[in-house]
Amino acid sequence: MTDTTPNFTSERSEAYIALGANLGRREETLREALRMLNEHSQIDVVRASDVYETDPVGYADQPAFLNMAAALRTALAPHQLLAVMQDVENRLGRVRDIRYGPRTADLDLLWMDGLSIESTDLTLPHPRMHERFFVLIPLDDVVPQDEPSGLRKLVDDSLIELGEASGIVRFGSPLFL
Ligand SMILES: Nc1ncnc2c1ncn2[C@@H]1O[C@H](COP(=O)(O)OP(=O)(O)OP(=O)(O)O)[C@@H](O)[C@H]1O
Ligand SMILES: Nc1nc2c(c(=O)[nH]1)N=C(CO)CN2
Repeated sequence: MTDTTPNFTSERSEAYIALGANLGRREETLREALRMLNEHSQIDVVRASDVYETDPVGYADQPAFLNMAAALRTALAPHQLLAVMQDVENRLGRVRDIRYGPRTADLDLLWMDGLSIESTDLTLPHPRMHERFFVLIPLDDVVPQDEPSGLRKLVDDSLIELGEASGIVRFGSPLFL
């Protein structure tokens, strides 16, 4: 498959993803998702955040989530990476029904080398990442101070903008690496 994104180069990229689970064996699901991604010949999971337990946002009548973030190195183009992530969600039993509702596994692509993409099935940077503690706090664990494409500044500025964190507690150590 060739990627038609105009600003994408085929060198290895650093991609940042968010993972969430609020049904079934939540920790096991997150660990399995990272394992499946890392098993792909063109994806390396290079850093994983702590795991956080978070109150549901958007649709309140559902169990608490476990959320985490990870940094990947990949030679895949953005749409290819998204397709792999959706395949992982499906293999872990994700059924798409209620928007913002319960899910076995939810993988969002947040950021890829600062690329800006707006297509029908992929928006980068992820349009809601800057307003979500359940994304920003795990992401803060895995974005280096010298991250070159602007993500460090986005995380820092968004966390300052949002103020005191609520609805999120540290649940455990990284599940991977
Ligand atoms: N950056 C992105 N990461 C993941 N999916 C994306 C992204 N941009 C657009 N999408 C599209 O969003 C669609 C819906 O995704 P999903 O069901 O995971 O949304 P959601 O988790 O309910 O809400 P949210 O996107 O706010 O987290 C997917 O089919 C995918 O094509
Ligand atoms: N706490 C929390 N709330 C959510 C989450 C999530 O991962 N964590 N995902 C959602 C759909 O993207 C909607 N609400």
